[in-house]
Amino acid sequence: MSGKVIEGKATPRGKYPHVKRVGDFIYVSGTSSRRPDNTFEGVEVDEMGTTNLDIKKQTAAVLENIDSILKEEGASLKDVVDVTTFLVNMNDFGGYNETYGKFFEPETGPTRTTVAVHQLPHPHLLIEIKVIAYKKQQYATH
Ligand SMILES: N/C(=C\C=C\C(=O)O)C(=O)O
Repeated sequence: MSGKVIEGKATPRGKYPHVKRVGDFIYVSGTSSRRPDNTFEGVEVDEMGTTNLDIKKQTAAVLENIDSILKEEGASLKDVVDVTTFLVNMNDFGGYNETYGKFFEPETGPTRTTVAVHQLPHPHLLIEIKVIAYKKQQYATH
């Protein structure tokens, strides 16, 4: 079993890897729209402190972040078999669901569970997603 902390991605906020491969299964830790510089996609704060949080932008950024993490294991969103989504507010379900539908189709896409949680690890976060993917491990041949 190998866990990877990937250089150039938003640094994990604790002692866990971005991704862990167990045979042909790939587990991705809960991922947000956080960028490598610790700013967030889908967050705007003006000079008065007025904050605009955009669930569609955050959802797209989370899924793109997950895709780029999976690439480290030779996989992509196409290989995801199960999704767990954490929303801070179920009123965001519609926007989340609409954006999600641009990435996955019911026949070919993963199973999914969506729940609301009290908080995520930053007050600007509306969504965090964790996934499990299945992609046969490639072995080097000599
Ligand atoms: N996965 C966790 C946090 C992720 C935060 C982020 O990507 O911004 C965790 O603490 O378990």
